[in-house]
Amino acid sequence: MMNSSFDLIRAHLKAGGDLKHRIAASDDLVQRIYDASAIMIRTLKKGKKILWCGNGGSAADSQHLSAELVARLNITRPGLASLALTTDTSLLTAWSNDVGFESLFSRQVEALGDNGDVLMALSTSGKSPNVLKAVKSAREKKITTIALLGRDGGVIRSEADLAIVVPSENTQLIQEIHVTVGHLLCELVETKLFKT
Ligand SMILES: O=C(CO)[C@@H](O)[C@H](O)[C@H](O)[C@H](O)COP(=O)(O)O
Ligand SMILES: [Zn+2]
Repeated sequence: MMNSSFDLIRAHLKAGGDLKHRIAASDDLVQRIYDASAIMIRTLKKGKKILWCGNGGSAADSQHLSAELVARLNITRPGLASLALTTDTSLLTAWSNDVGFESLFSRQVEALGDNGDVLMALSTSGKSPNVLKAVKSAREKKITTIALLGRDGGVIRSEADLAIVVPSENTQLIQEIHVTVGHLLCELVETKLFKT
């Protein structure tokens, strides 16, 4: 049976599959994913932590991926130090209400981040001002920044230490790949640190 909804379903699934194939075929992107995992492993081995931030769907992705590190993915093992800057509603509402949305994440980077930590910055457009400001604050505190981006990578691309830019213009597909990349990063970290 065929109708326009079925066409939409098939087109989205095919576009997601094609995008994954393109990324798998890109030596540059595969290398960047590997490099991001190596930075995270080095950071955690030193007793430092991973911070995550993003807006909307990327806020949810930040929480989801951070939780994989603190809890577990495939192996029962000690918790890893990771914190999503998207979860404290008292802080998020107070700061946005009293001061402004743009400094919401950077304030937390300043308060909670340490020299040697990593900030994972998620933005499909690469343009969200609060994510950009968090990346800039991180750099000032010598926190390494890994950005998961989309489209042309926006302004965040050149501000981050390592940018993984999903080659798509479709926000939902970019987010879906961010979760795929995030899962890969967590799996690489867990495997390298704990699999004997
Ligand atoms: O989940 C979605 C769209 O799929 C939205 O909530 C989306 O995340 C929001 O519009 C964000 O504000 C977009 O921010 P960004 O990815 O451009 O940084
Ligand atoms: Zn969404």
